[in-house]
Amino acid sequence: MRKVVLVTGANSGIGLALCERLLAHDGQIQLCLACRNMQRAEAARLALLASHPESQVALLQLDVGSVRSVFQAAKEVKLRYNRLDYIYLNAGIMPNPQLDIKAFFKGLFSSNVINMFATAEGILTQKDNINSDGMQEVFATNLFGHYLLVRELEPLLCQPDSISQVIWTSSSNARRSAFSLEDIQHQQGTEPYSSSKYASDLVSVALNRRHNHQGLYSSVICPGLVMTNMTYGILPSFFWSLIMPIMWLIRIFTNTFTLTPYNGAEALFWLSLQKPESLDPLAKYHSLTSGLGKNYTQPHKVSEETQYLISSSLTQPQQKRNYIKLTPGLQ
Ligand SMILES: NC(=O)C1=CN([C@@H]2O[C@H](COP(=O)(O)OP(=O)(O)OC[C@H]3O[C@@H](n4cnc5c(N)ncnc54)[C@H](OP(=O)(O)O)[C@@H]3O)[C@@H](O)[C@H]2O)C=CC1
Ligand SMILES: CC(C)CCC[C@@H](C)[C@H]1CC[C@H]2C3=CC[C@H]4[C@H](C)C(=O)CC[C@]4(C)[C@H]3CC[C@]12C
Repeated sequence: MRKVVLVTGANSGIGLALCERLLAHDGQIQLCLACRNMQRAEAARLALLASHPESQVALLQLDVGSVRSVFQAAKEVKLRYNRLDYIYLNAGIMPNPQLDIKAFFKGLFSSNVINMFATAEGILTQKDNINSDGMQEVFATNLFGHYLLVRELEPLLCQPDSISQVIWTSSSNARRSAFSLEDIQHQQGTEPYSSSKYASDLVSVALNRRHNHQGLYSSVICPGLVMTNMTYGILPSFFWSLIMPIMWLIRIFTNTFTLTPYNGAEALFWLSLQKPESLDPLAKYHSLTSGLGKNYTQPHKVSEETQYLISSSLTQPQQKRNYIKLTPGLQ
């Protein structure tokens, strides 16, 4: 049977590289590129068909940052397919990133330098926007739209006698300290990206608790530092090209500088080959690239503090209400 795979944010960067890798491995899959811009989506489809002319690549209009668009797209998916084997929740944004140069140089000469390069802890903030649904844009795009999509597609993902995988592109920038259950949209802070990725890690665990018995398994990955439109928004592309030799050097020490979208997609691709029952629901799977350019995937257990938060809070009714109290239109 042809597996059905849906990828959000599939028209560029890590999402597009993942599609390329999935088709190279199995040309029989039914691939659905879920993108907000249909011109960019069509360009991606043509590029994929150029290297895999026999493959089945469909397009789906989806703006994950819009509640209406998510409902419409989910309706369309339910009309087109009667099963969904993999759903990659990969679309993501980091608007108006600000690099704290002073903190960066301070970190460079501290014992925390490797961690700083791997996670950007303490050196990166963003300025968020309000979207047309009246929600914080980063939360709505990186987390909430994807969560709604999974909820809407439950009938396809939880088919009797079949297994499905939900795979989130999270980040090692996800940090407990950036996230608050009292402010899940991160209206108050300056690290909405970190907060949204941490929230996706939590939601993934919650999805496993709720749906494993129905054959739905959720995992999170970190692609490492990858040169894409997102990172070109932090520093211009010519600057990244200029410092590329330094980046290769740093890769010897961290392995998290995967740098190319192909390498960054490693953990996403690797997960598609695993038996989901054998995966650790409390792990984040990292794409890593060694100094010699070898790709591999490594699980990192979530922190004890996170495990505590999951077991003490996520299942309590008060927190459940917080998820519903998002926006007046959704109550
Ligand atoms: N690059 C990196 O170093 C890292 C990236 N990540 C994560 O990887 C994922 C992919 O990002 P990456 O490939 O780097 O960057 P890109 O900017 O290349 O890709 C992001 C993709 O998401 C899409 N997207 C953004 N907003 C929406 C929306 N509202 N609805 C639908 N699609 C949308 C973009 O579409 P469009 O072309 O229309 O903008 C694009 O296809 C993100 O979740 C990011 O957080 C995680 C860790 C590190
Ligand atoms: C000499 C150079 C290496 C200087 C570059 C400094 C910074 C611009 C970058 C250093 C660490 C980078 C990041 C780390 C983690 C990424 C994370 C996993 C993610 O999800 C998005 C991108 C990162 C935050 C990335 C961004 C650039 C750095 C801060």
